[in-house]
Amino acid sequence: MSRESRRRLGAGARTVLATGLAAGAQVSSVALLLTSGWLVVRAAEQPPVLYLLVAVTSVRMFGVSRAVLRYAERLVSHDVALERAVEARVGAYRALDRAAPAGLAGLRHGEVVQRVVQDVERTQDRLLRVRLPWTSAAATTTLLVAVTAWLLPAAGLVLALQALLVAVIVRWVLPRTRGRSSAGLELTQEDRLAGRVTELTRTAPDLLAYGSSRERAEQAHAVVDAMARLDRGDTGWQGRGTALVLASTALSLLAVVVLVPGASVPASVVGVLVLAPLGLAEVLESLVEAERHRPAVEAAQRRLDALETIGVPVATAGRRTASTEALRMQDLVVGWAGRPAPGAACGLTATLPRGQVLLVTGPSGSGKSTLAATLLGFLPPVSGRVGGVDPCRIGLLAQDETVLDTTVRENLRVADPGADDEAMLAVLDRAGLGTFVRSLPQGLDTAVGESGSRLSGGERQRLALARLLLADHDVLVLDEPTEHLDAPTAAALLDDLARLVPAHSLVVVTHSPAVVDRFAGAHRLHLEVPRPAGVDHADAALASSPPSAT
Ligand SMILES: Nc1ncnc2c1ncn2[C@@H]1O[C@H](COP(=O)(O)OP(=O)(O)OP(=O)(O)O)[C@@H](O)[C@H]1O
Repeated sequence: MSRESRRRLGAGARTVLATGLAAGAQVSSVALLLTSGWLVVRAAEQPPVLYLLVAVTSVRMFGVSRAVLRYAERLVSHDVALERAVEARVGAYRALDRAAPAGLAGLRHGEVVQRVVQDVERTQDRLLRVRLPWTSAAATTTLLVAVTAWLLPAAGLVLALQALLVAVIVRWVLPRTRGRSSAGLELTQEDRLAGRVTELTRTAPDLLAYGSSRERAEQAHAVVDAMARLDRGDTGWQGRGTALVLASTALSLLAVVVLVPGASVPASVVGVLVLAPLGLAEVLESLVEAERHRPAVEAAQRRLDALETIGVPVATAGRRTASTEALRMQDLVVGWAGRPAPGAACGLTATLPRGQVLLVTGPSGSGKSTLAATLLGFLPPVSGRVGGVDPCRIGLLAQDETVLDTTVRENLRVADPGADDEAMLAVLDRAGLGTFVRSLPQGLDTAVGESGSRLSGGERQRLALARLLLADHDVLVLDEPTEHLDAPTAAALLDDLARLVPAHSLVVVTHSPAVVDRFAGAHRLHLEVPRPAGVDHADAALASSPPSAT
């Protein structure tokens, strides 16, 4: 369907059109069966051929229209369903984007992937596999019952009762027998499997090295087995639904056969009346199939809706008062889920003047990264205040920056989609990577591999720094920027970082003595963790000369 015709016809109108086409295709199918029945019986009576011409033409017409209408319905309904899936996927991305990173702490990677891929795909089925079968079945059944009642009112009544009974049982009674073997559990198992597979892929080298890959793979197999059991349960449920349709059809057929002798209807009409329950069976089968999909579709929709309700971590991330101070912390307590990090429980007070450096030190686990997340607006403060530039003017260079599996250029474009080559090479120069990238045969178009695997640790970190510089932030939070780098590479990177001042204000989070030495003249904030007497700690040297947090 062209974009123009889509625009002219809204989604609502296209849904109505798809419903009409689906009903038309189903009616054609049933009409083909009945007309053929009439034709066969009437032809056996050997009337003049002219009497049969209308029926012969109708059979041809219904045969062709069934296929044409089905094809048209597929085009229109899939067009609407795919359009809705795009909206749902964008909605899911937006919800995840709003909540990330702190709001997603409760979701595992695999679960997030499931939401965006699997759940969104399932929502397409709501129209295609649940609503359309029900609406077209309602239209076809009404027509079939009306025609049968016109030929023999009692037979029409029998078909109406059969349709009503099956619809009620399939929709409201049988689902109760599915119990817990249904969609909620199925989706949970899918989440689990996605989580296990993600974990296996990420940790495969370590698992192989420690010889525990088999045990982990067996855990994934156990989830697959659980899913197979659920599948078998669903197949059993569908079997009961089909059995119900077949049994009710047999009873209807019997009732019609009993009713026909008492009514004075021609033999050709008897053929139609006997075939009517079989036509209805085909329609009712589609309802069983629709109900098989309904729980998964509804559960997926609920999970997508739930994404909308994930709390935005910092609802008031909004404006902070700009002044000569890039950042100001006043009795700031940071932590996760309202629980203060050990080094920040007593409240942090510090100021970072514009164009200067604040060095944040403290032992492992004291809360340095938590403080960084709070300054960036990812986490709300437990108490106290943060002032200074808006969180959106603060950028982060983490210990293990994410480098995307694409080219150098595309990695940089994440920060500024409109940046030209000149701007990119300029930030690469500032990050100390310009000469290296220029020396590559494909320059900016060089692929960096999955997670930057074709780059060294130092090059990866510099690429991430270049990306950060391209985003043009006022304040840069550098969280252990030289972690995982050898001493010469770390020293070179530190020199480049020091040159970012005074154009940028820096918050350098570290427990590395080399970094502390490099920024010796900086403002200092130490996250002190009270420790039991006699416990020695690697950070004691830092703690012994408490810095001045102004
Ligand atoms: N996503 C999270 N959810 C809940 N608690 C967390 C989370 N991340 C960290 N914490 C907890 O917050 C506390 C502070 O951790 P944080 O990572 O900020 O310490 P750190 O000083 O940066 O340590 P390191 O130097 O080892 O990186 C720890 O007790 C940690 O368990």
